[in-house]
Amino acid sequence: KIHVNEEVLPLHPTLVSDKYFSTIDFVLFVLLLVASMAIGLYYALSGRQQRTTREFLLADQSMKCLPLSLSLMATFQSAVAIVGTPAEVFTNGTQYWFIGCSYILGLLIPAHIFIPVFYRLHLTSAYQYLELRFCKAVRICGTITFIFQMIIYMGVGIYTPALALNAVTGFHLWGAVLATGLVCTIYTALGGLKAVIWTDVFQTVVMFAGQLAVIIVGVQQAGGLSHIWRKVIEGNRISGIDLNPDPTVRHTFWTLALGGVFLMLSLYGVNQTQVQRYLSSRTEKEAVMSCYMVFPCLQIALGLSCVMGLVMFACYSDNSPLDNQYITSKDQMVLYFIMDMLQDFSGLPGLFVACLFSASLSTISSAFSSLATVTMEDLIKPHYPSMVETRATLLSKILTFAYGLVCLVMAYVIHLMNGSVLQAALSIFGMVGGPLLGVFCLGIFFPLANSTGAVTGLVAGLVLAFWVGIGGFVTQIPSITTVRPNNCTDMAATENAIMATVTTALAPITDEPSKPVGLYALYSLSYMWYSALNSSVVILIGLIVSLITGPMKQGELVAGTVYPLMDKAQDLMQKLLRPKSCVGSREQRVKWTHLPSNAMLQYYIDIHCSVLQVLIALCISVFPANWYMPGTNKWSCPNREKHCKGGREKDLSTIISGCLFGAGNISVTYNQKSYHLLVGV
Ligand SMILES: CC(C)(CO)[C@@H](O)C(=O)NCCC(=O)O
Ligand code: NA
Repeated sequence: KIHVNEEVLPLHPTLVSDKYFSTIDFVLFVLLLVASMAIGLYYALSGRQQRTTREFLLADQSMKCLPLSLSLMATFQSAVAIVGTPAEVFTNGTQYWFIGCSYILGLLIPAHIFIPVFYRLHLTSAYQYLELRFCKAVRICGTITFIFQMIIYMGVGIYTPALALNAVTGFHLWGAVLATGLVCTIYTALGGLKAVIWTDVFQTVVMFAGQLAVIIVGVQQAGGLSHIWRKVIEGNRISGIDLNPDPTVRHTFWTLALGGVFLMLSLYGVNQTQVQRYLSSRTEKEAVMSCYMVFPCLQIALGLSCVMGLVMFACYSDNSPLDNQYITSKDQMVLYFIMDMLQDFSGLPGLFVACLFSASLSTISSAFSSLATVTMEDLIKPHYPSMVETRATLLSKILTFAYGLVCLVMAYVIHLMNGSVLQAALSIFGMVGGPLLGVFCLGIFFPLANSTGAVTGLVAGLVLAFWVGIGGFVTQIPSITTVRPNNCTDMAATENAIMATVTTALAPITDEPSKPVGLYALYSLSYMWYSALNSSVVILIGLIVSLITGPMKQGELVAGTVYPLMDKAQDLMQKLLRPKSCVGSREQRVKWTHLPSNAMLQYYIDIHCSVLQVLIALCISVFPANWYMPGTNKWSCPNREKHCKGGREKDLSTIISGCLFGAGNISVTYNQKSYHLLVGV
């Protein structure tokens, strides 16, 4: 049965609840809370009953790879992503999907650089590293920056699902906030990190199940896959790869796949919530494996959200509930879709709401746990070195409760500054997480960096972050408008409810025809570059100040705090340069030695680890062969259409592999046989 959209009545925030949100839906939501609570209680009472900080904050360092990986993914996959990603795809197409490319380097680098460094130093808090590498002041700065970031983020995390649910079904806003906040605080404070990780596992399953069920039923409701495909093609929602290098364009391949790497590093590399999970693993290897396994999990999560956006588009392309003012913000889109299209499937709205709150619970529980850890380890313990374990554990539990209350207060603060949540959350990651990433990279990769440099760099990075971030926010929204649904019949009854949830609606982001100049150019930088810009500025200023004030000497460094990047790079390049075999395109596998000793080819092989190599790899992969290899008569390409003309027609895999791994495809014809060579540099 297909719903005809013209017949859909405008949904009123306060009128819908009885009609659309059935008892079974409500029961499913309550079951989620009860099950999460039960897992928390189980870990509070089992084992050594959370009596040591090692057990409470680091799960006894006994965790295995699978629960860890699901928990790692769930931490930064909140209701923000569940409602924000489909809405983004609905309005702007699938370009955002390319953020999936950033997961490759964004997880490989943490797995092979950050995890080994942190794990071998036997840390509890990531910020201990900053004291070992620099000094106490840097550690305190880092801790405070992290606390600031997570407090804002958990406010967004807890408020988002409650607001969306309230706006669409009339479900009590503060009731939902209080219920999730309290349940989450209790199971985190009683069950410790083990409870947090195992509830994450359960909640991830609910999250995937909810999204999958909605997609399956949604596809059927929307009229089948082929109908959806036709609609999204007609509506131009399948975005091609946008290689526009302009850094002010919100979402392009570069902002997402490269800017996204820095975002991912700040989250999966140096953020305490994740570092704490790596450190709670039984072995270093298991931690590395869990990081690898996050990759498929994240891709599934991203894929499900994007597909949901496309299904939504097929249903509403001609009749957007946003344009009709049935809803007032993009973030209500998903729930409107659920309630409008799937209301006849009793239990499905409830399952999706459980999915939404699962996402949010798994995020804020991780935030509570990590905040309690850093407050204990970085701010309190250093002043009371002789504190007994039971006391420290009790204090950690109290801290968890306290942060639970802070979270509720933050929900109210976020309520006062209503905006588009996905961009808001990712901007906070970039603005606060970016400088933090910078200071860790400064320490790990640059032996010469000293403490003065680190503090100056961090402060400069934060100042720049807020300057650009707030500048961008203010200049992109010239007028704050208030949207009132004009087709409501009983305005008086619902006005307060509407005004409370709506208050302000962001002006839609339009494609500016004129290029911004001066400071405006800086303010209009895509928010996806915030992490990259801010971390680079911290590193740059940190290095300059270190050089001026006297760089660190080799002997002053604590062993294990620096990753010998240059040595490793040299090794890796040498390994890649030693060519093994190359792939013959016509059942022909040939060794390099069988190929003509051509000067050009020799040139590729002979040069060693230099910047030039990387540039060549980029050329090979991005530009057409006849640009950098004049006289292609000798080097004619068998598949001219695809590889040699126009450059941009090169397939995506070539470009990505070229840019990320410094490798490229060239096609060679020799003795009437053609060879595809994968050149690694
Ligand atoms: C952070 C990424 C990009 C990857 O983990 C994704 O999960 C996301 O878009 N998160 C938005 C923030 C949130 O869901 O809370
Ligand atoms: Na989550």
